[in-house]
Amino acid sequence: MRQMIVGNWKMNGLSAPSRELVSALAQGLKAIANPPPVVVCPPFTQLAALAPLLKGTGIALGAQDCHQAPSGAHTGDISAAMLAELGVEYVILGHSERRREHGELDETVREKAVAAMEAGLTPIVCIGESADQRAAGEYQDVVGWQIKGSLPDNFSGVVAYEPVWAIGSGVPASPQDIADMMGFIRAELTRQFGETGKTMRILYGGSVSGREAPTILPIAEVGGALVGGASLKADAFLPIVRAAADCPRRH
Ligand SMILES: O=C[C@H](O)COP(=O)(O)O
Repeated sequence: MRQMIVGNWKMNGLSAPSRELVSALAQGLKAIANPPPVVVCPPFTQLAALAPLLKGTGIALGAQDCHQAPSGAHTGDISAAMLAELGVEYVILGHSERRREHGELDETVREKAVAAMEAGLTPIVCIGESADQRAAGEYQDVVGWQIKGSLPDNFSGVVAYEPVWAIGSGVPASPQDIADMMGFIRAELTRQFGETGKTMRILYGGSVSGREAPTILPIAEVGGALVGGASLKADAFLPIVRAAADCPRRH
């Protein structure tokens, strides 16, 4: 399995800079021998414009959320089918910023994952403990419950472990903490999903930069990175993609 690099632009990206970023990424990717899978997740407003620019570049398009219903009276929301129609292939679900700012619960995230899969999208479901939960020693319980609650029985997608305390802090979790949590998550996935759980891709997210990526990506069970801040500039994102290209394949 190749390491996958996913850029989450969050609420950043007006039209002109978004187009420039995508074109710089496409150019940069051409210079990387044997590039890994790369996904960019711009805000909803840029998806339709960027989809044609990404065709043939090797960069897939992702979104940052979708509604759990296929259609209906949900003012301001976007369905998974609407995303698929634009050429979106991935959707981030249950990001800690949505759990915190929009009160998203595990049950809602699970319903969204079902809706995404039904529309043919690959869900990237985020889990991860807060600083308080880590300090209280509850981090494995929290992450274990998130896995049980957020992933449907027929889950087919990607899991992203993002310790909330590392997001946007400039300092990723230590390699030891990442290794411990990855081992724990793999064991939980295997318990819940059997054989499928053994190979389900797990991303690490939280202040990944080009400096730490060569250390983080080779850690056992890490299947790639979910990148926030460093995905907004080509010269910050491409070194992470290069580190993934250089990372030995796992089976
Ligand atoms: O979705 C991405 C994560 O929240 C990580 O963000 P960050 O790389 O800015 O810490």
